[in-house]
Amino acid sequence: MYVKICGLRTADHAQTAIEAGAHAVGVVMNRTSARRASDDEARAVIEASRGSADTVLVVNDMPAEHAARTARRLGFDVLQLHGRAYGEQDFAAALEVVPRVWRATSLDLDPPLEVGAWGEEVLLLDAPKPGSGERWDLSDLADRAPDGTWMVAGGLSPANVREAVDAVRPWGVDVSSGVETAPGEKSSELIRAFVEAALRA
Ligand SMILES: O=C(O)c1ccccc1N[C@@H]1O[C@H](COP(=O)(O)O)[C@@H](O)[C@H]1O
Repeated sequence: MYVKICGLRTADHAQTAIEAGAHAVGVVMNRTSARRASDDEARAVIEASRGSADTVLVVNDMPAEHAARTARRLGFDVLQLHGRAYGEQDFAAALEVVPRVWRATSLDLDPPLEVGAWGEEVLLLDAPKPGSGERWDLSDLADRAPDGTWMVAGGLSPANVREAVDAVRPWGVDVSSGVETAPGEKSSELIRAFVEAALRA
């Protein structure tokens, strides 16, 4: 099970996630997030993770090409274009700049459910409100869960990740709110508990 811990802003939390066994760490840089990281915070996470985990820039309100240039400038491994702001042409524009782009979306947008449909390496299916900690009805994926490198997100936590994995058998899981004590306040204890539960699932 591939495990991503998202919304990190410190080297300590990145190291905690990686030592617990996470495969990816995410940094959110869109304007409106409680987890918005500065360039220096992003660099600290990237430096702490280099060679040990995929570093993922997450945006949902930045033009795709600008986001891709930001990912390249700061040294991220992956760009995650998240949500309704991005269409197929945005993915093409981003892929001109960076080689690895993930497509994060939700079923209410009626997205294509084939991994790679817009050139992405990974498809991430999330709740309609990204980063809200809200769950969604995974049974909506009955008979149409994707194949291949796809992840589930949206209201996951140490307590429910196993149930989510059992329900839809994703390739990976992604969490932000479920490893926080308040919006934007990551907990090392919850990060460890989530990674351990996900790896056991
Ligand atoms: O976390 C955010 O603030 C955020 C903002 C904009 C786009 C995506 C964001 N986070 C993504 O949301 C899901 C998980 O959220 P949660 O666990 O329900 O809080 C994950 O894919 C994050 O990358």
